[in-house]
Amino acid sequence: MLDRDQCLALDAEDPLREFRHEFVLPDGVIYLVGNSLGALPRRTAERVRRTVEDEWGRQLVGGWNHAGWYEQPLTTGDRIAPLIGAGPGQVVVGNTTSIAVYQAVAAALRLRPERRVIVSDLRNFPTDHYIVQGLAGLLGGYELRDLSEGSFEDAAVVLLSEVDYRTGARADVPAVTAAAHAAGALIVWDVCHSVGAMEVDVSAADFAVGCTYKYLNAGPGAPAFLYVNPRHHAAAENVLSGWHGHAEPFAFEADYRPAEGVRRFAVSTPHVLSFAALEAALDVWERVPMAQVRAKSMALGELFVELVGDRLELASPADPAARGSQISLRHPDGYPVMRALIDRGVHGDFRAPDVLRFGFAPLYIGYADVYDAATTLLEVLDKELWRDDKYATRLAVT
Ligand SMILES: Cc1ncc(COP(=O)(O)O)c(C=O)c1O
Ligand SMILES: Nc1c(O)cccc1C(=O)C[C@H](N)C(=O)O
Repeated sequence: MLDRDQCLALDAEDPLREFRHEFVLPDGVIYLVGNSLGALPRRTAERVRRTVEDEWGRQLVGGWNHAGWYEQPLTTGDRIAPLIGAGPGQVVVGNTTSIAVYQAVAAALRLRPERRVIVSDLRNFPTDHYIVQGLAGLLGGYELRDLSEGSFEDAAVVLLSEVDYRTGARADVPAVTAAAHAAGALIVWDVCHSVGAMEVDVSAADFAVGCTYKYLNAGPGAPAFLYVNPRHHAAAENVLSGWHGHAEPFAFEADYRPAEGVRRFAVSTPHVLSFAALEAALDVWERVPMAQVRAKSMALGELFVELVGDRLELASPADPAARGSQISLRHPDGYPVMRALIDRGVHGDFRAPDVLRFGFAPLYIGYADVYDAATTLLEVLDKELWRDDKYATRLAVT
């Protein structure tokens, strides 16, 4: 087992160590929630200021043309594409992941009109499943089948996450994609918990969706992305047929006519100020070797698991290759345990009913941070520091 000095030595030789300076984090905080809301990149404030003051302030409405706002859903999509194994002209940015799920699943259903089964995963982040329930209710006549039933037979579409938000378990994307296709289904991957944490490749999938505010560090409310495989560009329909997906939005025609390519999946006015923060984050990602991110992420996770030992039940897979970039542990009083930990500067989060989540974002988390986090957790448990009434009250957002 490594001691703290050995962890500091690993930090000193870490090939990603310089990236820590790209982020602003409060002193005394070990931030292990980058799997929910990534940390603030150091250059984001200046980038957002530029968009507000120089673009909006000076160019006013001209910003749509001259500052590139109108094209941003596609130009930013091209910057995200390499992070998910996609090519140029295959990713559109905007809206939220929930909305992108709606668009992708609805488009897939229209591409498989003869089929009436939607396979989803009840363990998936609930919004994905809620969206499918709403869509199936609207359309009528669809069977929702849970992944646990183990069958893709007759499925029109399969909607899954690459990394499970609660346990961090990682799906075998190539194998599951091939199985869905062998059954004649289309597949939509949600890569919210894998993009920016590892090399992602959705190029064999039909659609993929993801958010940019977790490992990609684009900030609260940052726009989501939607990948559409080029083999579907001509036939796939965007049921949210807003004007920005129209072939000629500024012709102001009476009827909807879809644009060519992935642009047809744009919906409406892009959130320009949020795009500015996303662009600043992508400026960092363009310099990041993702293989090193994955290697460090697995090493950090392993270190944490070793340090915590068998003190708590591991909810994540034991094999580091079968996990994303988080470690989940179970404790029946997980909520007050996490509150006590946060009070001591170690920020993780809690997922009902009993899961403590710790996300390891390798660009700004080091080995000594992991050592300190695990040591603090053991102290909170050993001294039962969580048994304090002030940790019992539930906050609105856990
Ligand atoms: C796997 C997954 N999908 C979807 C979402 C929801 O995204 P949004 O609220 O941005 O639509 C989240 C997180 O909030 C998530 O973890
Ligand atoms: N999107 C969030 C939000 O709007 C509020 C609070 C948390 C979030 C999150 O992203 C949580 C995250 N998807 C999770 O895995 O739990």
